[in-house]
Formats: sequence, structure tokens, C-alpha cells
Amino acid sequence: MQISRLLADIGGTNIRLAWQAVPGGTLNDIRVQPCGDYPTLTAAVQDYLAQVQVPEPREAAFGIANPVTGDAIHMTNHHWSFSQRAVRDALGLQRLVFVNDFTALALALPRLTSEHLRPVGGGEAVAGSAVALIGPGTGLGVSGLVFPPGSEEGVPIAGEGGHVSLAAHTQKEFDVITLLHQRYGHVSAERAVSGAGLVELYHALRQLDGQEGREVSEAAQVTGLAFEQHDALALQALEMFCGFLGSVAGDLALTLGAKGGVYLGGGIVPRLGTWFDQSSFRARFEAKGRFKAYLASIPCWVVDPGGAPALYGAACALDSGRPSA
Ligand SMILES: Nc1ncnc2c1ncn2[C@@H]1O[C@H](COP(=O)(O)OP(=O)(O)OP(=O)(O)O)[C@@H](O)[C@H]1O
Repeated sequence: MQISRLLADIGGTNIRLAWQAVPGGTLNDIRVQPCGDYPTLTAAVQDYLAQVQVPEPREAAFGIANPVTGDAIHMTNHHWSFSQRAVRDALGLQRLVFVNDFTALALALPRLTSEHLRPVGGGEAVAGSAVALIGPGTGLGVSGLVFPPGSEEGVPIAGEGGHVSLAAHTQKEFDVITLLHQRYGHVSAERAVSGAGLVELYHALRQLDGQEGREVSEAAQVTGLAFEQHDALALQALEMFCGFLGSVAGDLALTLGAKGGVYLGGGIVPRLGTWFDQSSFRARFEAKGRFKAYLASIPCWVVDPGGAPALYGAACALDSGRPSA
């Protein structure tokens, strides 16, 4: 009997699933399902299993947009809460590995080829140096890889870098952060650099400028207004989003010493297409005073989500012998 392995990337908006016949094998039946369509994670996975003919999955690895610190998981950006062991048992698995989604994506980075990477700006990667990973989606995922001597795969960083404090670079950004502070108290990077963050920026700019603007509730409406209707306020919000992302990515590169490069993951940046390349992202990435030249030497790449890199990363987590739930 053939035995397979189930892989998932669980975000705040979507769950992507696939299966592999063998370690290192191709990903089969990659599907994206909206989390909101299912009451529980188990129900979402069971629906996938009912749709595709996965031969006897015994092992699984799930990357999830959440810290993974114990058996209980309460998702930050979605209402699913569950026990890892209960999910393992309900799905009849012998082994189920949970890992943070950006830790999983970090594990996949050394395997990405130029086909799945678009450079933004110049710079040359230094082999063996740390690499950084940052990606706005429903939330703001952050990770990276460090390479201790003798390690080719790299060791992923499991932090919560999306929740670092957001700093202003211009008076307008300061005014926007002040408004966000009045609303939320601590203003994390994720409050601006995420799907919900883009909506927040649009509303804050509208309030500051005393403009009418449109009512928006989804990030896609802001990009739609910007790209299809050339709406000035939406373009300003998008520009501020890219500036903040550049600033936070530059801070991350400085902190990690990421001479190996900075990877931009998540679902939003790839949707901005080549417009992103002429945004203020790269200038802001480098705008670190005396460390401008240091950052100018670091390459940045947009990761194409089409190749399902986070699912390959989940497979790497399974291969690396991480403990089961
Ligand atoms: N065209 C668009 N332009 C900008 N943002 C968009 C667009 N379409 C969807 N989004 C936003 O992208 C976000 C979802 O990103 P992504 O596809 O990375 O999902 P996810 O993996 O569930 O997220 P995460 O892993 O951060 O929890 C949502 O906030 C959504 O509003």
C-alpha cells in the first residue's frame, strides 16, 4: 500500500494544501481554500481529503501563521483554536508536525531558484551569511535563516518580528502612527504592513487630509482604487505601505546581518507586480544613515507564491525530524 504525506500552509485568510508521495517528491493536488469556509482546521483538511485521492496519509506537516509554543493553538488572525494532538488523532495521523508558517518558508529558501525570485534593487548575496524573510499577508510574517559552520540547510529563526514597534521616517508617517496609537496603543509593524494595515493606512490618510475618499474594508479595494482608478489617496496609502515595509525589512537586515539577502514573501507584494519595484521600498530599505552602503549591498527578492514554497518548507520541517504533536 502506498503511504503519503500531507502538507498545509495555514494563513489567516487561506489554507493551502498538497500531498507528497515520498520525501522530496513533487507536490500533488495543490489547493487553496478560504479558512472562513470551515468551522475548524480539521474540517478544512477533511474537505481537502474528500476532494482529492490522497493515498493513506500517515504523516503531515502544517505551517501556521501563529507562534507554535505548546499543544494548544489559538490563531491570532483567525478564530480557529485547537489542540495539535486532537487534530492529529481526528485525521488518523501517526505523526503531525506544526511549525510557524514563516519558519517553514525560511526552510524552503535555499531551494528556491531564480525562476521563483524577482530582484528588487541591486546587491550581491554573500554565501554562508544570514538571510532574512519578511512577508505581509493577513499578518506580517518574519523569519530568517542563520548558517552555523557546517550547516548547509540553515537554522530557521522562530520569532514574532511582525510585532516589533513601527517607527516613522516622515512627518506624515508620524501623524499616521499617532492615529494608530490612539486606536490600538502599541503600534506594531503588522498594524500597517499587512492586508488590514493597508486599509488602516488608507483610512488614516483620509482622516488626516480631511478628504472624502471611499469606504474600504479590504486591501484589494485599496489596490483596485490605486491601479484601476488612479485614486490619489489609495496610491498614497500603497506608497506608505511600501515605505514602511522597506523600513522594517531594513531593520531586520541590520539586526540579522542578512548579507545573504532579504526575501519578500506573503501574498500582498507579489500582487503589486512591477509597480512595487518603483515604489519607495528599496530607497527606504537603504535609508539607514551611516549604514546605507551596508544595506545597498544586500539583495532583495520577491518570492513568487506560485511554486507553493511554504508547502515545500513544511515538507522540510517533516524531513528534519521535528517532533510530532
Ligand atoms: N489584490 C490585492 N491587493 C492587496 N491585498 C490583497 C489583495 N488580495 C488579497 N489581499 C490581502 O492579502 C491578505 C492575504 O494574504 P495571503 O494571501 O498571504 O494570505 P494568508 O496566507 O492567509 O496570510 P497570512 O499567512 O499572513 O496569515 C489579506 O489581508 C487580503 O486582504
